[in-house]
Amino acid sequence: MALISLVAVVVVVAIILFIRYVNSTEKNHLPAGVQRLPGPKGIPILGSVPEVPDKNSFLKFHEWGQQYGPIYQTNLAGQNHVWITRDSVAQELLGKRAANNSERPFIPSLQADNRNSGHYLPLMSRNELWTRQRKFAKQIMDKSSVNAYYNYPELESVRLLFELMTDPSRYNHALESFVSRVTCRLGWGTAAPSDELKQRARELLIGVSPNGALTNKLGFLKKLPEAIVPAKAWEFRRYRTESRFFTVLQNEVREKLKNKTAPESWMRHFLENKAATGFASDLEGAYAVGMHGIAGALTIAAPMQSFCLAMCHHPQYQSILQEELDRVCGDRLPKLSDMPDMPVLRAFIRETLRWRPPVPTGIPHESVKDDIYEGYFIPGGSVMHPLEWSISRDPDVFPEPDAFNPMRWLETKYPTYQEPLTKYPTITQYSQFGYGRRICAGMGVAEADLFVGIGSLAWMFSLSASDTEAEKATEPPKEPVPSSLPIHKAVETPTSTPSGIQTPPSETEIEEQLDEHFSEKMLPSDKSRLARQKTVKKLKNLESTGSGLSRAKTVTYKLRLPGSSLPGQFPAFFEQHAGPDTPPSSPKARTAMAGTPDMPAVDNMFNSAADEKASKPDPTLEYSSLLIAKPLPFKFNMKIRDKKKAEHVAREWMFYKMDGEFEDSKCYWEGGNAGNKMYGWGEVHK
Ligand code: HEM
Repeated sequence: MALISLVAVVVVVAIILFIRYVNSTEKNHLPAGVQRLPGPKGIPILGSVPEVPDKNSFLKFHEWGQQYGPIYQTNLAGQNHVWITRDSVAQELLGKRAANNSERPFIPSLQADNRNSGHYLPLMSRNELWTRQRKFAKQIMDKSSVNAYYNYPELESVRLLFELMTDPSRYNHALESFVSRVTCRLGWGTAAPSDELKQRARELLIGVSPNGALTNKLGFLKKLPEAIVPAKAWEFRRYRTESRFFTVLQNEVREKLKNKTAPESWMRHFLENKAATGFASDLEGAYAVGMHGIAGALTIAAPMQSFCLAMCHHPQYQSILQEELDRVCGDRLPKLSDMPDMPVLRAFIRETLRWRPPVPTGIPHESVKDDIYEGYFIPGGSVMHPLEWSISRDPDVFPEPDAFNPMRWLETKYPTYQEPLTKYPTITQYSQFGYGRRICAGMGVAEADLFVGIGSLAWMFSLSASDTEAEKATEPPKEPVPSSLPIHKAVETPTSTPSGIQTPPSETEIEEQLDEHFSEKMLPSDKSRLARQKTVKKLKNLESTGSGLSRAKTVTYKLRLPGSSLPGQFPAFFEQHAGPDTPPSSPKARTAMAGTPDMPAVDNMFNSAADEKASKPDPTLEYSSLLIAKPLPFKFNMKIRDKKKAEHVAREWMFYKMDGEFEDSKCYWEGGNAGNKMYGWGEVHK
């Protein structure tokens, strides 16, 4: 029986692919006087599918670009794909000829047709739904921008730094949470849905990526019953959970509005202006906001992670950035209003986006009618890809394109230099955010998050590649350690006191504790364990003895370290380790990665490890392989630059925490997240 079903499936697939192949060759009949776009020939029916790797497919498309030129085509299982590898060509076709090239291709895996379901603005056809949701997007973005994003990035940057100080091994979680929390606050006025939003975003990414859900590769599977196509059942549950999640969040804001406690948010804007949006239902509003939440949570963390990677592999620039941060910000964290004064930080951000584009294959458009470009024929219905990886590697615009070099935005000798430096470099209107009518609606949010997020990281820490010694130094202590640590702060007595009040230590004792934790020197590996034990002992003593500060004027807040972090790991402030090694692997990979005069410095750093790692691939290209490319977790050191900065962050964190600003992440499903349930299935990474 199973064999008969299998044979039937194979026959159906072959027929469908054959029909598509015949159609595609018919479509490619050329009008007189024009030629076919160059490109790989491929094989009958499947076209070039077998040649495209699952991992880092953008490298293959880039390679073809170098072979076939700035615009070429591929046949992928009967569908014509046009790849654009130069900005000028993308500007012409996706910008000037936007009327013909602003549709989106059909994504087979999704529960409802992405083009007209009204769920996902970035994936819709240019229909009435798109027009009204795009208008709504502009309203909420303009409003948040005018209000400096309600200072949410600055607020959450304190939590970001605090989490990095207390548990650096979870840097990926901290970076992603920073972005997701800001987005959640913007979306619904609360950071509580942050973990859940990240999970919903990951799932949607699987759903829409060509190499994610199987039904995207083999679209015909959608026509078969769920019982024999698990990917279809998966999508059904993904969609059901997502729509419930967005509706629950909408209802929460509605309730808060009734009680007059709703902070500013995109959802509040929707509920207060529902009639003016012209949306068909509350669900459309829930999705219009939810989609922006997902778009924010998905994308911005990737360049923050790439920034860390760049600092490990091109460390020579870090001091320039830190000089600017110290000069402009001093002992406080960077804020949005510093933007005009910080061209170097902006240059680092722009260079990070160029060096490692977050959406390397671009988000595809679809053409409507046949077109001719420079004598080449582009059949209507082609999927048009602005290949960001290649566009940002055009050697005429970016000399030595593979090198991470922020100076290309700051020195007049480079073609990319632009004045005034109070405005340029900027990431807005940059090719990484797409083209024409479909250009990214959230560039402002991305700019704000990256400015404050990356600025805060570099203000607080020096990042460097890990080495074997540093790795040894972070072995966790074997004995069990308590899961909470008292940190003390003298403040006015609040009307209601937080739980866990203890007798506070004196200011001198606080200084001593911080001295010990925030020492600028990295702890030598052989002493680190001893130091941790001493620290824990000392903190325990402080907890039990108290201090001479007046109780009437002070309250001690018991600080719970986030996640699994432990006081015994406090010295791990100075370095962090997770996942595969950072150092470039083979000499070839290192040369390819660098191609720059700065390389010798990096090369020397890694020489000792070169031989044993010769067989590993280039670690700066260790990416997750879905539509949005983000570096896989890697090991590197984070060293606190100055204890005053750390003290400042710890105090700020305390104030905000006491004010109830830093809500914990919330689970929205009865009985937790994991499991095969109707809603809230799938594990949420906290
Ligand atoms: C580094 C961060 C980001 C990058 C690299 C990025 C990139 C992109 C790209 C390449 C597109 C497609 C443009 C095109 O089709 O030509 C896009 C569309 C879009 N982005 Fe972003 N994005 C980022 C952040 C955000 C954020 C934070 C939001 C919302 C808060 C957002 C909302 C959108 C929306 C709604 C669209 C669809 C526009 C349309 O199809 O009409 N993006 N983005």
